[in-house]
Amino acid sequence: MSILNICDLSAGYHHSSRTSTTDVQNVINNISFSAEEGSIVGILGENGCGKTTLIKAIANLIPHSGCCELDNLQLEHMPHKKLAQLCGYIPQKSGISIDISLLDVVMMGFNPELKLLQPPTEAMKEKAYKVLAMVGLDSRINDNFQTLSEGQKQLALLARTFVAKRKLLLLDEPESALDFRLRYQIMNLLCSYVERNHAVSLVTLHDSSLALNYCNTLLVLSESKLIGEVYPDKTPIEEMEMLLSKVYGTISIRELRNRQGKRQLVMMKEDDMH
Ligand SMILES: Nc1ncnc2c1ncn2[C@@H]1O[C@H](COP(=O)(O)OP(=O)(O)OP(=O)(O)O)[C@@H](O)[C@H]1O
Repeated sequence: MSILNICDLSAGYHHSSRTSTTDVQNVINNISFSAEEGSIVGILGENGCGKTTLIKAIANLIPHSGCCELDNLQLEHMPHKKLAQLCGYIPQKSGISIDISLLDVVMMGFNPELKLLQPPTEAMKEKAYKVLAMVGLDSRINDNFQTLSEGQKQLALLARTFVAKRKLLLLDEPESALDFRLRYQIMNLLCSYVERNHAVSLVTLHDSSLALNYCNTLLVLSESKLIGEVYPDKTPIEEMEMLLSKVYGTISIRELRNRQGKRQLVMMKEDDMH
């Protein structure tokens, strides 16, 4: 069942004045797609093609036209708190510059559920401990967030997103600072999150292995437009190669099996034809 419907979405940034929407310069144009409950949708594309902009527009953070519908609710007209209860968002950079404990960062994930000054419940704290253990940071729980490495900060933000039940997770390069093992670990956590919560995740990725082996759908963006969709389980390899070569130059994709016999798609760079 389709839970997320994006229709004719164009979005951009204020050009010169911050007071009107008439001078918005669009950097993504007429993007439409839908996503099923329990699925992970990857967004691929060259640097600057508009992946972050697409995520920010759906999160209602920047001016846009078109419609974003989640579970039959229009996200555009939703009060901020209600939107935060439905959508979790991890930006590329944490934006947290104050001294705050790791536990408190993760507890922020419950803010949309709490009234002003209402303290979190014991059950919420227990959930935070559990999720921090899942990302391997339970021994750092009282440490200052600022003293964590970039990868550990990224894990903390993921933990903040995973503590609460959101129908839509918008993740902007959540793997960029993570090592090889952790990249796979967080994608596995994401898969079980969307399945368990009947949610959907939209995730921008530069790691082709994660994209091809974990995402149900890949949106391929180029020069501000959606140029095609790939379904790694269904789309013929030649079709995937043709589409992704438009973004990355000539690439090839091989289908291999790991030692457990699990299918893995591997993308390789080929010499570009001139
Ligand atoms: N705050 C902003 N104000 C004006 N233009 C912006 C702003 N943020 C991004 N842009 C422009 O929008 C275009 C798309 O940027 P965006 O960050 O969405 O790309 P991206 O695909 O996420 O890139 P990357 O892979 O490098 O993260 C770029 O040309 C960029 O210069």
